[in-house]
Amino acid sequence: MKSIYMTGFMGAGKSTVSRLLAEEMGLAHHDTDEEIVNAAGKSINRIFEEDGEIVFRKLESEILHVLPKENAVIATGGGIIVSEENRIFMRRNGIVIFLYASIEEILERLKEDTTRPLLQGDNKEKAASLYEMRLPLYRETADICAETGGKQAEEIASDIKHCLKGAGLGHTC
Ligand SMILES: Nc1ncnc2c1ncn2[C@@H]1O[C@H](COP(=O)(O)OP(=O)(O)O)[C@@H](O)[C@H]1O
Ligand SMILES: O=C(O)C1=C[C@@H](OP(=O)(O)O)[C@@H](O)[C@H](O)C1
Ligand SMILES: [Mg+2]
Repeated sequence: MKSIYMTGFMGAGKSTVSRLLAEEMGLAHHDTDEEIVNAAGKSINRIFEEDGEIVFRKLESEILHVLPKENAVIATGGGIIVSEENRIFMRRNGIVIFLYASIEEILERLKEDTTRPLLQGDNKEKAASLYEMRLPLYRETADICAETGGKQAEEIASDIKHCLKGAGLGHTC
């Protein structure tokens, strides 16, 4: 089958749910952030600090293009959809699943997190404006939208699997 690209804002649960979904469906699992860290030999924080976001985005797009287009569940980073080329690539080559969580839920999940350079500094307005800017892009790129609020990652993975099996594409949220 075509690969599954999991999209959504930071903290939506892409890395967690994609791993569970891959296990449940017997597919390979990849995470663009992990691949970037391995390729660069340093953390995402350090890439942003030492090389800048533009270099990070270039690595992210390159990695997206070389990951398997079949039989894999791929967790993307929350900013991958900012590039139109990446949006077109994912729509053309795979099934795109948007994991939705409200901004309140995201800020709660990530309040102790120090690994996401774009959310450091307790600036809730900045996070909310990035979220609002990206939301239409997640929606327009998605084949399936999965609501994550009030659900455990296992339940979300299982809902997605059933949705895919029933070919119930086209949910909105
Ligand atoms: N459905 C969920 N409900 C509550 N917390 C979650 C859920 N899914 C993931 N988390 C938690 O939110 C944080 C971010 O999850 P992660 O999978 O890294 O998200 P992403 O890859 O989308 O940034 C982690 O601490 C994770 O344990
Ligand atoms: O939204 C973004 O721009 C980013 C999201 C992060 O991944 P997660 O969405 O897995 O947190 C990571 O790629 C980087 O910190 C930038
Ligand atoms: Mg992630």
